[in-house]
Amino acid sequence: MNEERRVNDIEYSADSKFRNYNFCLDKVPKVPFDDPNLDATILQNRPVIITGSKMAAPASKWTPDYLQSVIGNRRVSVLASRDHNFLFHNAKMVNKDSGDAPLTKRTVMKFSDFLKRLREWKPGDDRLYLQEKFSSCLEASLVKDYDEFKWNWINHKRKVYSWGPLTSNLILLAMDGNVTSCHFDEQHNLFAQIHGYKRFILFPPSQYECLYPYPLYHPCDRQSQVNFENPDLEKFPKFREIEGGMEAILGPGDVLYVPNYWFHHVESMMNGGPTLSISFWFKDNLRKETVYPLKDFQKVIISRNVERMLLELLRDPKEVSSVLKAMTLGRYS
Ligand SMILES: O=C(O)CCC(=O)C(=O)O
Ligand SMILES: [Fe+2]
Repeated sequence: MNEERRVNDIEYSADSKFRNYNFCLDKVPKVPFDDPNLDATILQNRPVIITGSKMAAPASKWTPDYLQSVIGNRRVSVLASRDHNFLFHNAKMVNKDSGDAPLTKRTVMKFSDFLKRLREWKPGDDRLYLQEKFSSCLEASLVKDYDEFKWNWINHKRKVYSWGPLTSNLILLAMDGNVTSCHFDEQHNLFAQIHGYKRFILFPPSQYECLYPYPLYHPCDRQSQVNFENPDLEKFPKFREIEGGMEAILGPGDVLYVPNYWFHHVESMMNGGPTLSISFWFKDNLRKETVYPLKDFQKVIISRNVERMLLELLRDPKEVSSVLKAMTLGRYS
């Protein structure tokens, strides 16, 4: 197929598809933006695909060519991976790690160079994934589109849900077939799909034990250690018991609510051309009254706080396990 056409036209051919994994998934419900049931689902911290909101509609003109004409000379942040898996790796934490070489590297390049590499890409080359905060690609004409997003609707909703203000927007421009490894984020996300198709596989925070996130000090903190394509069940036996998984396939105009602390794995459809998405992150409102029994995500917050405290006090991650065992085994177990 003509690579140039593939990149520009963002077509969806008949053989387009997603990857196969070995677990059962329920469908995330699809709810129109003005449906009265929408708020109840979001207030229960359940994922939902919101249709028809036109929340980020002005970004639909942000095709690769359009972006090239507007931000072609801007330097943007691009992840490069040897294979289709993009495992987020915080370079600032690398010195504290025991030394695994990251498979995903962050680089900075001009947008026009990124696009050139996308168009000239051939099997065997590193795969690329542009991930840049909107604030750093501010360019007058993009800001005009950005200002025309449905901010009244967004702000009204975030007040209904008692979320804090928007903290950031990430622009995600992926090669088809790219996969973002399973992880959780600490904020609520309204994830707007602009071009192409993406599939989310989501698991609730109750599945923390089955997904074995890396330790908190590790550069891959918040990412699951389990490789969905080839899970190591000896090392991660509880992955066999995983349940509560949900699937959402997003097309242009869809917005997915990803609740804070929900695990998500994200795929850009294979052979579908590049995808463009924008995430809108909001902090939870910490002043909300605590209601018992605590929710699963609140227990994840507690365990992360205890883990952080132990790491700070012990100064050696190897000691965490024995201290926790001495504290609980035969006493709380
Ligand atoms: O779209 C992707 O590849 C990852 C998006 C994601 O993890 C997020 O917006 O939180
Ligand atoms: Fe995420």
